[in-house]
Amino acid sequence: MAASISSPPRGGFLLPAMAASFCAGIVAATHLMRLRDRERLRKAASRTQKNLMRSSRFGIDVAKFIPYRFQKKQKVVVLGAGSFGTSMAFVSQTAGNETIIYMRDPKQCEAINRQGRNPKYLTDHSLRIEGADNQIRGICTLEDLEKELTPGVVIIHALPCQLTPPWFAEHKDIIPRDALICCTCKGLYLETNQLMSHAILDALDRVDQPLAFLSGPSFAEEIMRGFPTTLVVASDSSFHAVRVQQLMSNFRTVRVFVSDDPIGVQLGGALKNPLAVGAGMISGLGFGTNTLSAMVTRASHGKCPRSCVSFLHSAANSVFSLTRKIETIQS
Ligand SMILES: NC(=O)C1=CN([C@@H]2O[C@H](COP(=O)(O)OP(=O)(O)OC[C@H]3O[C@@H](n4cnc5c(N)ncnc54)[C@H](O)[C@@H]3O)[C@@H](O)[C@H]2O)C=CC1
Ligand SMILES: O=C(CO)COP(=O)(O)O
Repeated sequence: MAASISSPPRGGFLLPAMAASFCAGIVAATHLMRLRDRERLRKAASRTQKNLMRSSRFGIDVAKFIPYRFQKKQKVVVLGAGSFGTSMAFVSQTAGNETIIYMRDPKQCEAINRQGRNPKYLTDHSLRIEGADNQIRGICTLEDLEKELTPGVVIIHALPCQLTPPWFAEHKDIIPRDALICCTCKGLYLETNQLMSHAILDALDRVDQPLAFLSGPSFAEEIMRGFPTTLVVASDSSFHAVRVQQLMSNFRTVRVFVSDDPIGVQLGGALKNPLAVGAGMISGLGFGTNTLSAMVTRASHGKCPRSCVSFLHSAANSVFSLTRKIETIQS
């Protein structure tokens, strides 16, 4: 018995060798996938540029695009230092861009610049990027914002949805006409029942401002925690969509995919939220996969509004009856 314990198991070196080669295989495969993705992005970008060049033959002016063509380290200005603005600035900086984040509160700005931490949102997460030449820079005055909004800049807009058109109307004079505005809010502007894409153009009183829409599925907190995340960016112009894709894919945790359907992305990003709220309530009430699947299945049968409303209604009723029960027990 003792001999059988002390003697190495049969094929003792085989298992570690297999495990080592398995791990090496995974590392090599991951590395190859990264290379392949970089190559795909490069090809997509160069295809887009070629198409733009071709389009110039038909009298479309492409010269204005040339200065910003896919250089690394572009300037990205993030508007809003809430949860999502903070996470977008972090992603942009990890992707190697010069990243500036605009907020109104001077104390918040000072903390970001001095301590590399947002004191109000996602406070547990450091915004310092290891090994980066520069770090995220906070600014808090409109004068500084105007200085940073240089021609060709990319603006990642992360202000609340219903404030967005009024904000652009008020500040349109400092937004360069060729700035690419990449908007993270989706859905309708309730004042006019317009999609953001239309409401922003009306607010700026321009028809040709470059626009893109960035959507998840993504939560700011999970981006900061380094969970693998995919985003989608949609624009009427594939050039601008690919530009955001290149800027915001950090090849570590965040990968951005391109879509040519800005309306679909804006609507999809907003319409999924009743389901998301319903899913949260289902989980909060302690129900399981059956209940969640029931809601998702009914929604996929074209019953989205009705099933969402009735689910939310019954979930809310459950919450209220639960609250009543707790109150009764407590009294
Ligand atoms: N939190 C998330 O995981 C995600 C959020 N989004 C979108 O991002 C946008 C922002 O959402 P959150 O960051 O979660 O909201 P939030 O409430 O955390 O942040 C909004 C920020 O905007 C600031 N703000 C408001 N008015 C301002 C003004 N006039 N000038 C400067 N700053 C101003 C507020 O002070 C706040 O810091 C929303 O449109 C949301 O739909 C999109 C995807 C995910
Ligand atoms: O709506 C969201 C939170 O406000 C998140 O939406 P996306 O994940 O589609 O961007």
